[in-house]
Amino acid sequence: MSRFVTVGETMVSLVPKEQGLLRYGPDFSMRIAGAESNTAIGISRLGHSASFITRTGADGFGEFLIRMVRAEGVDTSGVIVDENHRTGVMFKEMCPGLETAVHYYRDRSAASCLCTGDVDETAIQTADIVHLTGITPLLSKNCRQMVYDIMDMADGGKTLICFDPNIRKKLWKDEEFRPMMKDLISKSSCVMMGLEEGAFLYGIEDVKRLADLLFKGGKLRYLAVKNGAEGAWVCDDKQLSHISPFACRPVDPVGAGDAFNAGFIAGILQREGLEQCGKMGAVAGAMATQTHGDIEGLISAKDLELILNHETCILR
Ligand SMILES: O=C(O)C(=O)C[C@H](O)[C@H](O)CO
Repeated sequence: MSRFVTVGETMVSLVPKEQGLLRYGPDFSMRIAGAESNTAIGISRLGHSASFITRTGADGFGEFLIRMVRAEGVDTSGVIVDENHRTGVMFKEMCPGLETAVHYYRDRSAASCLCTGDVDETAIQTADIVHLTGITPLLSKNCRQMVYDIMDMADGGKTLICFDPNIRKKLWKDEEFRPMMKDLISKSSCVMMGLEEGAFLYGIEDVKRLADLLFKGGKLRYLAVKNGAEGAWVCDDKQLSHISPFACRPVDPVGAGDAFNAGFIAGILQREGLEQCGKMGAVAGAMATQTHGDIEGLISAKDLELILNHETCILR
Protein backbone atom coordinates (compact mmCIF):
# COMPACT_ATOMS: atom_id res chain seq x y z
CA MET A 1 0.00 0.00 0.00
CA SER A 2 1.47 3.36 -1.02
CA ARG A 3 0.60 6.61 0.66
CA PHE A 4 0.67 8.37 -2.72
CA VAL A 5 -0.71 6.98 -5.99
CA THR A 6 -0.70 8.68 -9.37
CA VAL A 7 -1.72 7.74 -12.90
CA GLY A 8 -0.63 9.31 -16.19
CA GLU A 9 1.76 9.29 -19.12
CA THR A 10 5.53 9.24 -18.88
CA MET A 11 7.46 9.86 -22.06
CA VAL A 12 11.02 9.52 -23.15
CA SER A 13 12.33 13.09 -23.25
CA LEU A 14 15.16 13.87 -25.64
CA VAL A 15 16.99 16.87 -24.24
CA PRO A 16 19.51 18.73 -26.46
CA LYS A 17 23.02 18.79 -25.06
CA GLU A 18 23.47 22.37 -26.25
CA GLN A 19 21.20 25.32 -26.94
CA GLY A 20 20.01 25.99 -30.48
CA LEU A 21 17.27 25.24 -32.96
CA LEU A 22 16.39 21.61 -33.67
CA ARG A 23 16.93 22.28 -37.38
CA TYR A 24 20.71 22.40 -36.72
CA GLY A 25 20.67 18.87 -35.32
CA PRO A 26 21.84 19.02 -31.71
CA ASP A 27 22.98 15.89 -29.89
CA PHE A 28 20.43 14.66 -27.38
CA SER A 29 20.50 12.93 -24.05
CA MET A 30 17.69 10.54 -23.17
CA ARG A 31 15.73 11.37 -20.02
CA ILE A 32 12.18 10.86 -18.83
CA ALA A 33 9.31 13.36 -18.56
CA GLY A 34 5.76 13.23 -17.35
CA ALA A 35 4.04 15.41 -14.79
CA GLU A 36 2.69 12.52 -12.70
CA SER A 37 5.88 10.44 -12.59
CA ASN A 38 7.87 13.61 -11.83
CA THR A 39 5.65 14.16 -8.80
CA ALA A 40 5.82 10.49 -7.75
CA ILE A 41 9.64 10.59 -7.90
CA GLY A 42 9.64 13.88 -5.98
CA ILE A 43 7.49 12.29 -3.26
CA SER A 44 9.74 9.22 -3.11
CA ARG A 45 12.87 11.41 -2.79
CA LEU A 46 11.16 13.14 0.10
CA GLY A 47 10.84 9.81 1.91
CA HIS A 48 7.24 8.75 1.25
CA SER A 49 5.98 5.67 -0.54
CA ALA A 50 4.65 6.39 -4.01
CA SER A 51 3.23 4.26 -6.78
CA PHE A 52 2.77 5.07 -10.43
CA ILE A 53 0.32 3.52 -12.88
CA THR A 54 0.78 3.90 -16.63
CA ARG A 55 1.02 2.00 -19.92
CA THR A 56 4.24 1.85 -21.87
CA GLY A 57 5.01 0.27 -25.19
CA ALA A 58 6.73 -3.13 -25.32
CA ASP A 59 9.86 -1.37 -26.52
CA GLY A 60 13.24 -0.20 -25.26
CA PHE A 61 11.83 3.24 -24.49
CA GLY A 62 9.18 1.66 -22.26
CA GLU A 63 11.81 -0.46 -20.51
CA PHE A 64 13.90 2.69 -19.98
CA LEU A 65 10.95 4.54 -18.41
CA ILE A 66 10.08 1.73 -16.03
CA ARG A 67 13.72 1.28 -15.03
CA MET A 68 14.16 5.01 -14.36
CA VAL A 69 10.97 5.41 -12.29
CA ARG A 70 11.60 2.18 -10.34
CA ALA A 71 15.22 3.20 -9.66
CA GLU A 72 13.86 6.25 -7.83
CA GLY A 73 12.03 3.99 -5.39
CA VAL A 74 8.57 4.36 -6.93
CA ASP A 75 6.38 1.25 -7.03
CA THR A 76 5.82 0.40 -10.71
CA SER A 77 3.95 -2.87 -10.16
CA GLY A 78 0.82 -1.26 -11.65
CA VAL A 79 2.54 -0.41 -14.95
CA ILE A 80 1.08 -2.24 -17.95
CA VAL A 81 3.25 -3.10 -20.95
CA ASP A 82 1.09 -2.70 -24.05
CA GLU A 83 2.16 -4.92 -26.94
CA ASN A 84 0.13 -2.98 -29.50
CA HIS A 85 1.20 0.62 -28.94
CA ARG A 86 4.44 2.54 -28.68
CA THR A 87 5.86 4.61 -25.83
CA GLY A 88 5.33 8.37 -26.24
CA VAL A 89 8.34 10.56 -26.94
CA MET A 90 8.99 14.29 -26.62
CA PHE A 91 11.84 16.55 -27.64
CA LYS A 92 12.93 19.71 -25.90
CA GLU A 93 14.24 22.71 -27.84
CA MET A 94 16.19 25.31 -25.92
CA CYS A 95 17.19 28.60 -27.52
CA PRO A 96 19.11 31.38 -25.74
CA GLY A 97 16.74 33.89 -24.14
CA LEU A 98 13.62 31.85 -24.91
CA GLU A 99 11.60 29.53 -22.70
CA THR A 100 12.09 25.79 -23.39
CA ALA A 101 9.77 24.53 -26.16
CA VAL A 102 8.51 20.92 -26.23
CA HIS A 103 7.54 18.83 -29.26
CA TYR A 104 5.35 15.80 -28.61
CA TYR A 105 5.26 12.47 -30.47
CA ARG A 106 2.56 10.93 -28.30
CA ASP A 107 -0.56 10.54 -30.49
CA ARG A 108 -2.00 7.03 -29.96
CA SER A 109 0.81 6.26 -27.52
CA ALA A 110 0.49 3.31 -25.14
CA ALA A 111 -0.38 5.67 -22.27
CA SER A 112 -3.19 7.25 -24.28
CA CYS A 113 -4.80 3.75 -24.18
CA LEU A 114 -5.00 3.84 -20.35
CA CYS A 115 -8.51 3.00 -19.16
CA THR A 116 -10.42 2.49 -15.92
CA GLY A 117 -9.76 -1.26 -15.94
CA ASP A 118 -6.02 -0.54 -15.62
CA VAL A 119 -6.48 0.98 -12.17
CA ASP A 120 -6.72 -1.08 -8.99
CA GLU A 121 -9.63 0.43 -7.03
CA THR A 122 -8.23 -0.81 -3.70
CA ALA A 123 -4.92 0.95 -4.37
CA ILE A 124 -6.82 4.22 -4.79
CA GLN A 125 -9.04 3.72 -1.78
CA THR A 126 -6.23 2.74 0.59
CA ALA A 127 -3.86 5.55 -0.45
CA ASP A 128 -3.65 8.80 1.52
CA ILE A 129 -3.41 10.78 -1.68
CA VAL A 130 -4.30 10.18 -5.32
CA HIS A 131 -2.77 12.71 -7.69
CA LEU A 132 -4.09 13.45 -11.17
CA THR A 133 -3.35 16.13 -13.72
CA GLY A 134 -5.25 17.84 -16.50
CA ILE A 135 -2.84 16.36 -19.04
CA THR A 136 -4.28 12.83 -18.83
CA PRO A 137 -7.91 13.68 -19.75
CA LEU A 138 -6.64 15.43 -22.90
CA LEU A 139 -4.90 12.29 -24.17
CA SER A 140 -8.02 10.33 -25.23
CA LYS A 141 -11.68 9.70 -24.37
CA ASN A 142 -10.76 6.54 -22.42
CA CYS A 143 -8.17 8.50 -20.40
CA ARG A 144 -10.81 11.16 -19.67
CA GLN A 145 -13.27 8.54 -18.45
CA MET A 146 -10.54 6.93 -16.33
CA VAL A 147 -9.73 10.23 -14.60
CA TYR A 148 -13.41 10.71 -13.71
CA ASP A 149 -13.68 7.11 -12.54
CA ILE A 150 -10.57 7.40 -10.33
CA MET A 151 -12.05 10.52 -8.73
CA ASP A 152 -15.28 8.56 -8.11
CA MET A 153 -13.30 5.66 -6.59
CA ALA A 154 -11.66 8.07 -4.12
CA ASP A 155 -14.71 10.22 -3.49
CA GLY A 156 -16.28 9.91 -0.06
CA GLY A 157 -13.35 7.89 1.31
CA LYS A 158 -10.28 9.03 3.22
CA THR A 159 -8.12 9.48 0.09
CA LEU A 160 -7.32 13.11 -0.66
CA ILE A 161 -7.81 13.89 -4.36
CA CYS A 162 -5.02 16.17 -5.60
CA PHE A 163 -5.31 17.80 -9.01
CA ASP A 164 -3.09 20.07 -11.08
CA PRO A 165 -4.70 21.27 -14.34
CA ASN A 166 -1.19 21.42 -15.90
CA ILE A 167 -2.64 23.08 -18.99
CA ARG A 168 -0.74 22.10 -22.10
CA LYS A 169 -1.92 24.32 -24.94
CA LYS A 170 -0.39 21.92 -27.49
CA LEU A 171 -2.88 19.27 -26.36
CA TRP A 172 -5.81 21.69 -25.97
CA LYS A 173 -7.78 20.90 -29.13
CA ASP A 174 -11.32 21.56 -27.95
CA GLU A 175 -13.12 24.37 -26.07
CA GLU A 176 -15.03 21.62 -24.22
CA PHE A 177 -11.82 21.13 -22.25
CA ARG A 178 -12.39 24.29 -20.20
CA PRO A 179 -15.65 23.18 -18.48
CA MET A 180 -14.18 19.70 -18.06
CA MET A 181 -11.09 21.08 -16.32
CA LYS A 182 -13.25 23.20 -14.02
CA ASP A 183 -15.42 20.18 -13.27
CA LEU A 184 -12.37 18.10 -12.31
CA ILE A 185 -11.14 20.95 -10.08
CA SER A 186 -14.55 21.06 -8.36
CA LYS A 187 -14.23 17.34 -7.53
CA SER A 188 -10.77 17.74 -5.96
CA SER A 189 -9.80 18.31 -2.34
CA CYS A 190 -6.33 19.72 -3.08
CA VAL A 191 -5.75 21.87 -6.16
CA MET A 192 -2.33 23.09 -7.24
CA MET A 193 -2.37 25.40 -10.24
CA GLY A 194 -0.47 28.25 -11.88
CA LEU A 195 -1.67 31.83 -11.49
CA GLU A 196 -1.92 32.00 -15.30
CA GLU A 197 -4.01 28.83 -15.32
CA GLY A 198 -6.48 30.42 -12.90
CA ALA A 199 -6.77 33.39 -15.25
CA PHE A 200 -7.14 31.11 -18.28
CA LEU A 201 -9.84 28.91 -16.74
CA TYR A 202 -11.81 31.39 -14.61
CA GLY A 203 -10.77 34.83 -15.92
CA ILE A 204 -9.59 35.66 -12.36
CA GLU A 205 -6.10 36.99 -11.65
CA ASP A 206 -6.66 37.84 -8.01
CA VAL A 207 -5.77 34.90 -5.75
CA LYS A 208 -8.19 35.87 -2.98
CA ARG A 209 -11.10 35.97 -5.45
CA LEU A 210 -9.99 32.68 -6.99
CA ALA A 211 -9.77 31.05 -3.56
CA ASP A 212 -13.20 32.40 -2.54
CA LEU A 213 -14.71 30.90 -5.70
CA LEU A 214 -13.03 27.50 -5.39
CA PHE A 215 -13.61 27.04 -1.65
CA LYS A 216 -17.31 27.88 -2.13
CA GLY A 217 -17.79 24.41 -3.67
CA GLY A 218 -17.22 22.88 -0.22
CA LYS A 219 -14.88 20.07 -1.34
CA LEU A 220 -11.60 21.91 -1.44
CA ARG A 221 -9.24 21.64 1.55
CA TYR A 222 -5.99 23.00 0.10
CA LEU A 223 -5.22 25.37 -2.75
CA ALA A 224 -1.73 26.28 -3.98
CA VAL A 225 -1.38 28.95 -6.67
CA LYS A 226 2.07 28.91 -8.24
CA ASN A 227 3.63 31.99 -9.80
CA GLY A 228 7.08 30.80 -10.93
CA ALA A 229 9.96 33.04 -9.86
CA GLU A 230 7.53 35.28 -7.94
CA GLY A 231 6.67 32.57 -5.40
CA ALA A 232 3.25 31.08 -4.62
CA TRP A 233 0.15 31.41 -2.47
CA VAL A 234 -1.22 28.64 -0.29
CA CYS A 235 -4.72 28.60 1.15
CA ASP A 236 -7.05 26.51 3.22
CA ASP A 237 -10.50 27.50 4.43
CA LYS A 238 -9.01 29.71 7.17
CA GLN A 239 -5.84 31.21 5.79
CA LEU A 240 -4.26 32.63 2.63
CA SER A 241 -0.47 33.09 2.75
CA HIS A 242 2.08 34.24 0.23
CA ILE A 243 5.22 32.09 0.04
CA SER A 244 8.38 33.87 -1.10
CA PRO A 245 10.40 32.28 -3.90
CA PHE A 246 13.53 30.38 -2.96
CA ALA A 247 16.68 31.82 -4.61
CA CYS A 248 18.12 29.52 -7.29
CA ARG A 249 20.00 29.55 -10.61
CA PRO A 250 17.34 28.40 -13.08
CA VAL A 251 18.27 26.80 -16.41
CA ASP A 252 14.95 25.12 -17.33
CA PRO A 253 11.54 25.65 -15.65
CA VAL A 254 9.94 22.47 -17.10
CA GLY A 255 9.01 20.15 -14.24
CA ALA A 256 9.27 22.84 -11.54
CA GLY A 257 5.50 22.83 -10.97
CA ASP A 258 5.56 19.05 -10.42
CA ALA A 259 8.45 19.45 -7.96
CA PHE A 260 6.47 22.13 -6.10
CA ASN A 261 3.52 19.71 -5.95
CA ALA A 262 5.77 16.98 -4.52
CA GLY A 263 7.05 19.30 -1.79
CA PHE A 264 3.57 20.61 -0.96
CA ILE A 265 2.04 17.10 -0.89
CA ALA A 266 4.93 15.74 1.22
CA GLY A 267 4.12 18.51 3.71
CA ILE A 268 0.47 17.39 3.80
CA LEU A 269 1.53 13.75 4.30
CA GLN A 270 3.75 14.86 7.20
CA ARG A 271 0.87 16.90 8.67
CA GLU A 272 2.89 20.11 8.48
CA GLY A 273 1.16 23.46 8.81
CA LEU A 274 -0.07 25.15 5.64
CA GLU A 275 2.82 27.64 5.33
CA GLN A 276 5.43 24.95 5.90
CA CYS A 277 3.81 22.87 3.12
CA GLY A 278 4.08 25.95 0.89
CA LYS A 279 7.75 26.47 1.79
CA MET A 280 8.52 22.81 1.07
CA GLY A 281 6.87 23.26 -2.33
CA ALA A 282 8.73 26.49 -3.07
CA VAL A 283 12.18 25.03 -2.26
CA ALA A 284 11.47 21.80 -4.18
CA GLY A 285 10.20 23.77 -7.19
CA ALA A 286 13.20 26.13 -7.22
CA MET A 287 15.73 23.30 -6.97
CA ALA A 288 14.12 21.52 -9.94
CA THR A 289 14.72 24.51 -12.25
CA GLN A 290 18.49 24.09 -11.89
CA THR A 291 18.77 21.05 -14.19
CA HIS A 292 17.76 20.43 -17.82
CA GLY A 293 15.94 17.16 -17.10
CA ASP A 294 12.61 17.01 -15.25
CA ILE A 295 13.70 14.73 -12.39
CA GLU A 296 17.40 15.32 -11.86
CA GLY A 297 16.84 18.38 -9.65
CA LEU A 298 14.19 16.81 -7.39
CA ILE A 299 15.32 17.38 -3.83
CA SER A 300 15.90 14.73 -1.14
CA ALA A 301 14.31 14.87 2.31
CA LYS A 302 17.74 15.46 3.87
CA ASP A 303 18.65 18.40 1.63
CA LEU A 304 15.21 19.93 2.03
CA GLU A 305 15.54 19.75 5.79
CA LEU A 306 18.98 21.41 5.66
CA ILE A 307 17.61 24.25 3.54
CA LEU A 308 14.50 24.75 5.65
CA ASN A 309 16.65 24.84 8.81
CA HIS A 310 19.14 27.26 7.12
CA GLU A 311 21.94 24.77 7.66
CA THR A 312 24.76 24.23 5.16
CA CYS A 313 25.77 20.93 3.70
CA ILE A 314 29.41 19.90 4.42
CA LEU A 315 30.87 18.75 1.12
CA ARG A 316 34.62 18.50 1.83
O1 LIG B 1 3.93 17.98 -21.09
C1 LIG B 1 3.67 16.87 -20.66
O2 LIG B 1 2.70 16.23 -21.00
C2 LIG B 1 4.53 16.25 -19.67
O3 LIG B 1 4.04 15.62 -18.79
C3 LIG B 1 6.00 16.47 -19.81
C4 LIG B 1 6.67 17.26 -18.74
O4 LIG B 1 7.39 16.39 -17.93
C5 LIG B 1 5.75 18.05 -17.93
O5 LIG B 1 5.17 18.96 -18.82
C6 LIG B 1 6.35 18.78 -16.81
O6 LIG B 1 5.29 19.20 -16.01
